[in-house]
Amino acid sequence: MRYRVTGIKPQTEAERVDASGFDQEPLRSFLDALHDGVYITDANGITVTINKAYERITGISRAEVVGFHMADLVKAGFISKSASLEVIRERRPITLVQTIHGSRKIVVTGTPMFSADGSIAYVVTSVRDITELLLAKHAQEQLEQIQRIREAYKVPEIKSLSAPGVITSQQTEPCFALAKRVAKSTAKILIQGETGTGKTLLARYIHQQSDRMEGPFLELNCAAFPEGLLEAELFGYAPGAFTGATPRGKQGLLDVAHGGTLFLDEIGDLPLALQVKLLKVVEENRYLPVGGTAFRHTNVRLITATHQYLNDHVKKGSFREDLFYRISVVPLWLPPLRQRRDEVIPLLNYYLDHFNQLHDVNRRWNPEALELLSNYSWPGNIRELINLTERLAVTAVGDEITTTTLPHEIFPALPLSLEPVSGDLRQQVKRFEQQLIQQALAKHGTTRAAAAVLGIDQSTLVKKQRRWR
Ligand SMILES: Nc1ncnc2c1ncn2[C@@H]1O[C@H](COP(=O)(O)OP(=O)(O)OP(=O)(O)O)[C@@H](O)[C@H]1O
Repeated sequence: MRYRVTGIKPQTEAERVDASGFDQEPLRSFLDALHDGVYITDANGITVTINKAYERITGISRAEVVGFHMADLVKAGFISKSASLEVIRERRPITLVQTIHGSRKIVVTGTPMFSADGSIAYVVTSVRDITELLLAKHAQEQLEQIQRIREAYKVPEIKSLSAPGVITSQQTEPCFALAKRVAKSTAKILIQGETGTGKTLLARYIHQQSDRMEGPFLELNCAAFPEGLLEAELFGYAPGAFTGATPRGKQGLLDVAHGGTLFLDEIGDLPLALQVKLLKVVEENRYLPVGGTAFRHTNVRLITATHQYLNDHVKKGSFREDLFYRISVVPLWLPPLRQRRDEVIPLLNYYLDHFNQLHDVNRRWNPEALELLSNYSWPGNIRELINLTERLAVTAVGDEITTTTLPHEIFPALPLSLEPVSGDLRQQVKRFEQQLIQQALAKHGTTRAAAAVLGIDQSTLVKKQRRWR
């Protein structure tokens, strides 16, 4: 006998069969017909029987367990923990996830069967193998993640810098001029600037000015993904590199961007382990895909960007000094919008035209509103300006965007006073109503919220808005 039975005299399989009746027909056939595994012990935790599905799922045979105590089977390493013993201890159904043979995962639910006197007669445990299910789920999650990243790459092709929409000023012209001069070289460029200052736009401009303009321009935000996923996206992976990997492996962006430009945004967030791999790319134009054994060559122009002070990261040791110097051969700096005052009004006009077309409206800036906006600090830079312009274009009442339309959270000092109105009573009432609605919209953002505050139906408010156009 291979196991010592804990405090209970071991019984032979024949003895247990006689005592329980579980192995007599037709019960035996019923149990064997089940797809899920079944494991039955008596009240002491001694195995009474198992069915064929249990043998199939676990690879454990009847002869190895029937007549033996669960505690000894756990000790011998057949299973990681015993649901039956817990059921006996707790006198209630118990569900566990067990590991068998170190890798297969099974869900085990043990249920007590009580005798007429309330004592436990047997514990019946059902067993379901979830290994395949977990693998399928893992593979599905990986695929979904990769799909999401691919979607994120689908950035619209940029307008050329010669298009009237790209606004520059004395503060940014030198930066664009330098970018143009170095675009045709292979020198590595690091673009620095606050978020929303136009770093991505500048990187695209460099790509368009370079000999690679016919090749792809791909962008990856290093702050947006966990390390493992970032590595897989950047360097790709070899077939079967990890559970759930596609059988043919996957190309990394360093491959996909072949002949073009790879723009790595938020490079300061690149984990140290990946910095080492990137250094090899920068120095030797080669890299090892995840799980790969052979180096791959790459032909991409690397442009990096950050809104952080990388020098500080180098001092703290969170960014490699050698990589920093390699990627910042030509550093470019985009000043924040508050230091580019000359650009604010042209940007406001350009984007208002754009949203007028997009939303089929005909708004125009009132000079006072324009004045306030051009003196605003724009902490979110051009992106904030674009968002606010769109908001005002869609929420304004009437064609003119006035100071009363400007959001209170941005301009809290603005009095919510009403403008003086003139004309006959009907005209004055109409204009007064218009101003009240305009204020409510500016303050509450949506027609639904503004209508609720004014105590009118949303449809009534929208109808009034239409009449003013
Ligand atoms: N000079 C410009 N003229 C007109 N639009 C601009 C200009 N610069 C940037 N934009 C627009 O402003 C928005 C933000 O620019 P962009 O995405 O390039 O900023 P960013 O610095 O890369 O931001 P982040 O750091 O958040 O990635 C974009 O819609 C871009 O087209």
